[in-house]
Amino acid sequence: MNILVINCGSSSLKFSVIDTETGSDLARGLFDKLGSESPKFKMESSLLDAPQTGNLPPNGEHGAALDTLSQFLASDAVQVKIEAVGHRVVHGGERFTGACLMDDAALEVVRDCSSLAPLHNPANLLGIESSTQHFPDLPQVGVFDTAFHQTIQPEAYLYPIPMGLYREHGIRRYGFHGSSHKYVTAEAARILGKPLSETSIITAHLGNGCSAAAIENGSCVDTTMGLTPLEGLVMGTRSGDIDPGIILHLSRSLGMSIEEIDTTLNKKSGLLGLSEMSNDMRTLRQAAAEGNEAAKLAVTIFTRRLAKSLAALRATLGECDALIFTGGIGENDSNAREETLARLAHLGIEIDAEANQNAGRDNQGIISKPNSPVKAIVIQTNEELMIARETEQVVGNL
Ligand SMILES: Nc1ncnc2c1ncn2[C@@H]1O[C@H](COP(=O)(O)OP(=O)(O)O)[C@@H](O)[C@H]1O
Ligand SMILES: CC(=O)OP(=O)(O)O
Ligand SMILES: [Mg+2]
Repeated sequence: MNILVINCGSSSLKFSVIDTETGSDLARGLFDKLGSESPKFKMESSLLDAPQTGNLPPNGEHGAALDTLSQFLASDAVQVKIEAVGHRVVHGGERFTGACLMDDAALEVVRDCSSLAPLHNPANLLGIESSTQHFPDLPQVGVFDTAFHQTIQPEAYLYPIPMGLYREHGIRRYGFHGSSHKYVTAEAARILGKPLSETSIITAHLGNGCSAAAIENGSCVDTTMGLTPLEGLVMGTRSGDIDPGIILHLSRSLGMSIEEIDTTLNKKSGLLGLSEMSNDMRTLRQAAAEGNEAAKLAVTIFTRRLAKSLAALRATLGECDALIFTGGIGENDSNAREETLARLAHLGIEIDAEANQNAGRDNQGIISKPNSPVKAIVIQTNEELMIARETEQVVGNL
């Protein structure tokens, strides 16, 4: 089946056209800087020699991006019939344990969850609404970041705060990046040569947003993100774990508004806040190599906190077969992997320094020594393929 996968971010739209039979990408692209003076796009397909690039009209948003995308899909560049659209939806609350058709009731739930994922859900909704207008005859399916984490038990998802806040307001830990954690878990089982139901691992998804998860016998038992994608690891612009007292202090003593605190913790913190330079790991590595102390410290805090969280997740598992690195940083930054693993020898992971450096070539492979009791593996994530497969399943059951 040919599925169009759409991942709408607050100012971007990523898409792929995937043939689920072969798992291959027939086309893919990115619309960037949506809503700005000069939104840009780049679209490629297996039938084109070079990518198509260009600008949308000034202030063009997701609707304008979908105009351009639907023309592209109807052109000679893509000669397949799209049969369904799969959307990444970040927050699905407790309602969704799997993918589903985005009917009015499902859209209502996603709208209700918007305040819990303010960087993501409103954009996801825009994408679904525009896509429904552009492709009214195609099934629109939502695949939730939270769904894979719905196997997490109360002992892991409850916060130690008054129970009424969970009962009456659903305040609990949900977890995100589920499509990525799920995809690399299945790949890890394949690489380890074990049935999924006997595979226990820790997965570290390190992209712009970062989260790690503990997987026991193929099911997620714990993760670092919480009610919102702000909890847990240090990220590009998000703080991850901080003393909640800081929020009270910022409000009471520094007089910051809730909006200012939100922007500070979601958009001005993490690697960007610490380095006062960039949220991009590549830029920080370059600066650190040139002797920039703030960049060095930002990266050290990133890997030190990462190792601490991975060790904590290990405590939630009985057996552990492997630690998986994925996402832009996990796949490409061999130094981040080495610095993190240097702190985790006590978990039984012995890094193979050469294999770790070489994994950069194709971003895949085992990077621990052959006799290492617990393996470390780099796996390229493919959230789009996971979304396409789940969309196909939903459409097959209609
Ligand atoms: N070769 C590299 N070395 C270090 N970091 C890298 C490299 N390539 C990409 N990254 C980092 O990966 C992060 C983006 O991850 P990615 O998974 O692409 O993001 P997103 O969450 O937006 O999908 C950025 O911090 C980027 O600097
Ligand atoms: C949930 C989340 O953090 O997603 P992203 O990494 O795409 O920002
Ligand atoms: Mg990502």
